[in-house]
Amino acid sequence: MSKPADEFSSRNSESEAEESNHEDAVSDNEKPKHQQQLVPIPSSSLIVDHTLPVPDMLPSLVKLSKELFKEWSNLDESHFSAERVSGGITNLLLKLSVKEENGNTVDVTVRLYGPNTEYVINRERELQAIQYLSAAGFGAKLLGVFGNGMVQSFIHARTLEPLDLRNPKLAAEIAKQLNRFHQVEIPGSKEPQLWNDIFKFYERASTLTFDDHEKQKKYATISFEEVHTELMKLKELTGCLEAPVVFAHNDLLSGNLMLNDDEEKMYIIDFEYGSYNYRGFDIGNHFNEYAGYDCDYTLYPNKDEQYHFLRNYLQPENPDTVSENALKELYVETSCYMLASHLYWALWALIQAKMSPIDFDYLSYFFLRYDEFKKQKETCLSLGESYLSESKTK
Ligand SMILES: Nc1ncnc2c1ncn2[C@@H]1O[C@H](COP(=O)(O)OP(=O)(O)OP(=O)(O)O)[C@@H](O)[C@H]1O
Repeated sequence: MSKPADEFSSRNSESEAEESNHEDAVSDNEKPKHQQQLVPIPSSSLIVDHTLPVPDMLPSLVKLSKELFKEWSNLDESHFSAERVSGGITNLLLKLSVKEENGNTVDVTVRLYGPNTEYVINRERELQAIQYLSAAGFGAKLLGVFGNGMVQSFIHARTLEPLDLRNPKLAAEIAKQLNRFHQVEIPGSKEPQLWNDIFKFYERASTLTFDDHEKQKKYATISFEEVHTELMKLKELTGCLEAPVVFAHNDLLSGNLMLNDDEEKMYIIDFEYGSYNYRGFDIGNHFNEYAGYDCDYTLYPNKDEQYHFLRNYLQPENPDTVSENALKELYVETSCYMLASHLYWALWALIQAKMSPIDFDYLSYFFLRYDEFKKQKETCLSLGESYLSESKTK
């Protein structure tokens, strides 16, 4: 994979930096897709050592900021301060505050990629998408890229909690935003990535060994033959649904939604897993996230809650006019792809169990997701099968 710094040309003028504020990006969204302008992103090959305590990172952060943003190049270190932003488990996210000469303080985030995350995240894909999504007004504005991370605008908003997802007003707004998100066009291949990604995960996840005896024992109880059979069966059934393919977020959990209550503005953030994919996958995956951090799947939205979301997704302006057929079609798609979401994150967790330095019980997470898949599969697969046979007879 080429380094992020190789991907972009340099940009270092003050006027260009001004162009990159969030308001401009939002208004750009009103323009037809082909007229959306991408602003060149400044880049640096600097690497910031993520193992240092935050105060010891400051000198490199200052050097980086001065290299990326010419307007800060004359400020001394006393103008900069950094703190850790809580929440991220994949990357180290910092808030960098810069007191400019005019007395204004500008906040940005500095994201340092977690070690070994390249096994599950395609950074090239992410960087390409982020520019287009950011130009379409989604997420934080991308301000600069460097050897092992990126600088983005700081969003002043609260991060949603799992229980917020089922609040009808917020659910309608998320659905509406997701509809808009799915309309963004990212250049390049439009091939859905779900099965490529899942089988890539499967190849890696099924050939691991753990030094820790207890982990190895637990891992050895997994039948990868069984997992493979399940994957093939689900791939075949979902293939028959001919679900629309869109640019999907693929990880729409509450932590990736921020809300500015005063402005009533919702932000979808963190496009690390974004790719062209089946719309039903993105929605089914989002519904799985109602279960929250404890994976309490009794919290999965009931049919009424799902229909409320789906109506608002299909017709954000006139949710009550959505036809029963369109609703049923998306409901079936979502229910089947929700199963794929369990398999995707189950296999992802096995790779994390081996590769991630983060102290989290990823092996148990595999079982949580795989067990829930097994619990739901009969109901969802027969829903898909009967829908397909009904459609054939019509
Ligand atoms: N641009 C931003 N401005 C302000 N806060 C942010 C911004 N980006 C992320 N955050 C906060 O940091 C949290 C983690 O961010 P993000 O999901 O992007 O990191 P991550 O390392 O990919 O985390 P995870 O692996 O948990 O998804 C978010 O839930 C949000 O609270």
